[in-house]
Amino acid sequence: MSPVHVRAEPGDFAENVLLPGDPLRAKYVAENFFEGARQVTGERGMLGFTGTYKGKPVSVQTTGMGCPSASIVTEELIQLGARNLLRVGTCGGYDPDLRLGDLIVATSATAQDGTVSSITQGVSYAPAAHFDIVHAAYHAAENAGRRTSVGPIVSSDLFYDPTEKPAELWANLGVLAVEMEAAAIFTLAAMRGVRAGCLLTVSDTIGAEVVRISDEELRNAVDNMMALALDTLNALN
Ligand SMILES: O=P(O)(O)O[C@H]1O[C@H](CO)[C@@H](O)[C@H]1O
Ligand SMILES: O=c1cc[nH]c(=O)[nH]1
Repeated sequence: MSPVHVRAEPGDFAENVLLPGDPLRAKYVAENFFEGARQVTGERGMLGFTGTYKGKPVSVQTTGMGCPSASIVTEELIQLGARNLLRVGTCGGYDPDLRLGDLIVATSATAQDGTVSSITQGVSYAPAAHFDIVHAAYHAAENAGRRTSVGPIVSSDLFYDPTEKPAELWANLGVLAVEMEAAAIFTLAAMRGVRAGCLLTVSDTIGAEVVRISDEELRNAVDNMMALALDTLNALN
């Protein structure tokens, strides 16, 4: 039976799935990186596509913004047969060494959100990326010569964070950057026995002030990240 939100049937999705937040980025990836792409779902505008990349089946599915939306999509993709989930998104850089357009391979995602604490019923928990994906992503980035940082991120419920100096707090704790979905994806993947990871492009640097990347620079950096993400999935056993 088709799940409630990701309206599709078993077999419509490949085992390897890219997870951007943005539906138009999902469409862009399918149109520009996949061979033989077909749309497999579109409920609520949460577009999903399946095709092949260098001969291997692959899908891309929108998660929407925030852990509540990402958790629904993750659960339903796993019901539909997804086994390797790689989030591909943008983030705000907290680490002062990060530059706009840099790539991050997340190793863990602090759950500064309501979804993961609801799942764990308030028990402390450290959502982590699967080592196989971290390993494959790091090597894909290294081979491509891309400026890359590997380390912890934080998944927040907030894009507009009213906290005074959030960068100071998180950078002091060794956290590289903030985004909004990885903690829920990592947690559900671990619970369901599948692999998850996360690649991020730094779209904002957050320090004394917030600096945003230009649209063109972002497009180029995200294109490069998508190729690395697809090579990462193809390298998995
Ligand atoms: O670029 P995407 O994948 O949408 O990810 C980031 O961008 C959105 C906020 O602008 C949030 O979804 C955040 O996680
Ligand atoms: O979640 C996000 C994504 C991009 N930039 C941010 O500051 N936060």
